[in-house]
Amino acid sequence: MTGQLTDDDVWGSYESRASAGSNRLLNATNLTAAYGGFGRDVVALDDVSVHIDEGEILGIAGESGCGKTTLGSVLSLNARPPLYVRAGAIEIDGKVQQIGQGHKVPRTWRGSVVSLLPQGAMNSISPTMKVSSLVIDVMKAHGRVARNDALDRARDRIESLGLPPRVLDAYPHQLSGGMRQRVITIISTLLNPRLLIADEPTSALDVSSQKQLIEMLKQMLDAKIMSGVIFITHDLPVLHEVADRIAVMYAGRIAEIAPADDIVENPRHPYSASLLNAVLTPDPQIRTRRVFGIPGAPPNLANPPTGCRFHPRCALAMEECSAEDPPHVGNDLVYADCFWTAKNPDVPMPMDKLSAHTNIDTEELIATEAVGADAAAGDLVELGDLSKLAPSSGGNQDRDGDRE
Ligand SMILES: Nc1ncnc2c1ncn2[C@@H]1O[C@H](COP(=O)(O)OP(=O)(O)OP(=O)(O)O)[C@@H](O)[C@H]1O
Repeated sequence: MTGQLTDDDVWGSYESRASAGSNRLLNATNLTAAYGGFGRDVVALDDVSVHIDEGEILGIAGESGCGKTTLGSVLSLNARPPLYVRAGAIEIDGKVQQIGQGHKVPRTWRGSVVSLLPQGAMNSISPTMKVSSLVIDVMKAHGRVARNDALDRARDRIESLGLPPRVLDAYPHQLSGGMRQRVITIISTLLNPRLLIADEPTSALDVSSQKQLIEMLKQMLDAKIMSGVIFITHDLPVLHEVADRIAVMYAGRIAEIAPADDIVENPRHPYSASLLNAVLTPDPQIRTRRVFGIPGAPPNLANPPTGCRFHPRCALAMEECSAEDPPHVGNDLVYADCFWTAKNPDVPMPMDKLSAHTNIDTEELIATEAVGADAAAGDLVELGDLSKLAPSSGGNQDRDGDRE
């Protein structure tokens, strides 16, 4: 990305996959949730709002502990003690559900309106249970469904997505990891939920299985099996491949949301830019490039910093960043919460300054791992077009140069 950006380049140009005339699928507003019972509550979600249009895949990224899984649990109405939702509302198809304290959540929403594919789901299936028994259990949990109807529906769905129907007769250990994850994804959407929340669905998969799962999710969206997906992972290359927009979370809040390409090529929050700077890639053309860690560590959410929560680790922090909450710059679908961005709306993020801020240098690590990376490099680059995730330390112009 070269030259000056206009306001429209930065905030005004986003049209979702459904494009003009699209309908809003989800409005989740002012979600606040905390883990209690340990003395001081850990507020893992602090006044977070998320909006999705029909047909969209929204990726959720961020370091470990920033609140991604908590957001998934709250949005899917699966918050259980010690996690308590303090406030918030979820609106799907115009129906509003208050989910804060004192509000009862209708059981019918879980699974049929919003479905959660939890982290590690594919490894938590009972080894003595055939896939067909799991299908029957899941369908019965959501209403009185005849055994044969449940199996017919699962068989049709499996076939329509190009998987062999015999997987229904298999035990989990008879399926490869990739097949198991695709099967469990199909089962979690048998009720045609409006929104699927998939928490780290690709993390335990090899790259070709990741690609197959991503393609299947897109196929399911096109077939309107569900109308939107929230895809949670810390893996930015995978998110860049799968998501229409990416929300970058930090310390229980959303720092930035933008179209996936924009997050990668023109991040508007120093934290998003720092995350990109920290991506380690085995691409042979760029692995000699320095990779920069983010100095420090995410804060303890029982006692987060005042103002912008990223300010203690931010190379661009100004006086006001520690004193006040940052301004919301943008609109519902595309924004960054940042004082620097508000003051510099047309200026590309100074990647070199962010890189210089840290003394964590992984050059040696890359050199050591380069030999081992050789075998995997081709597949990985093909999957995620990782070169796009490889900002150099020399600013945006150099980043473009790296990709050539
Ligand atoms: N059961 C729990 N009890 C207390 N605190 C918790 C619990 N689960 C999570 N937390 C805290 O809530 C915060 C958010 O955690 P969460 O699991 O949502 O983050 P995450 O971004 O999904 O992390 P990861 O990528 O490691 O899964 C963290 O500070 C974490 O320590």
